[in-house]
Amino acid sequence: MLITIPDVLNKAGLEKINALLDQGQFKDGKLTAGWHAKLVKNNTQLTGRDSAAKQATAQLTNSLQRNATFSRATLLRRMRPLLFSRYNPGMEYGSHVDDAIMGSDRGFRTDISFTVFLNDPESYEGGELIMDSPIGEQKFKLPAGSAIIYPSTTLHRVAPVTKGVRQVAVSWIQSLVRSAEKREIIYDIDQTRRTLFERDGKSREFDLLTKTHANLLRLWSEP
Ligand SMILES: O=C(O)CCC(=O)C(=O)O
Ligand SMILES: [Fe+2]
Repeated sequence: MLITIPDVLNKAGLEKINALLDQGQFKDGKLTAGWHAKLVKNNTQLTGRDSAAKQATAQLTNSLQRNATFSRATLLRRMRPLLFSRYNPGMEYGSHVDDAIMGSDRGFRTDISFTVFLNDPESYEGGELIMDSPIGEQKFKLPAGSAIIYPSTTLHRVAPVTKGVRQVAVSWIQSLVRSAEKREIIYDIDQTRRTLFERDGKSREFDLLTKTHANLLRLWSEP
């Protein structure tokens, strides 16, 4: 399931994060890529070691975790530290799949990848996040403050930036539910029971769907 989430950050939140990033020391993005992704990764990044990045990470992580759509769609168990990337003209990230396992102890399974767009799409050319799919490529260039979450199983790339600067935050999630298909079923039931609740209050139908939602989570979630 691929979902876009508007307004993860409001204008004030965006301004604060971008001001913090302006103080950061962006380094070559190849430092955090796997051996095959390194071959096609050409961007700059701020990692958690940078103090500006630490503050930006705390703020954006908080905004993501408070976002209802983000939490319902990801069924977040844990998240890798955010990486802030800046693509200057000529930079791109060619086709790759994200590493399945991350962390120095190799204890983190990536189920979901996401990008939070941090600057105005009108301010740069190119830089679309492009997903490979059986029906062709899907391109995303979202407004500043919006996020896209997608299964980490997907081949994807970032088109070359030809003008201006593309600034984003990216990270990975280990979900309570490993399978994207199962997460989608749980998400759909959750959305449906909430719509029912808004329409009719706590009806018998709402109760049964809530029971099914809870029981599927019990069946499919992993520690
Ligand atoms: O910049 C993006 O939107 C995605 C970056 C990416 O694919 C990655 O860091 O693995
Ligand atoms: Fe990626």
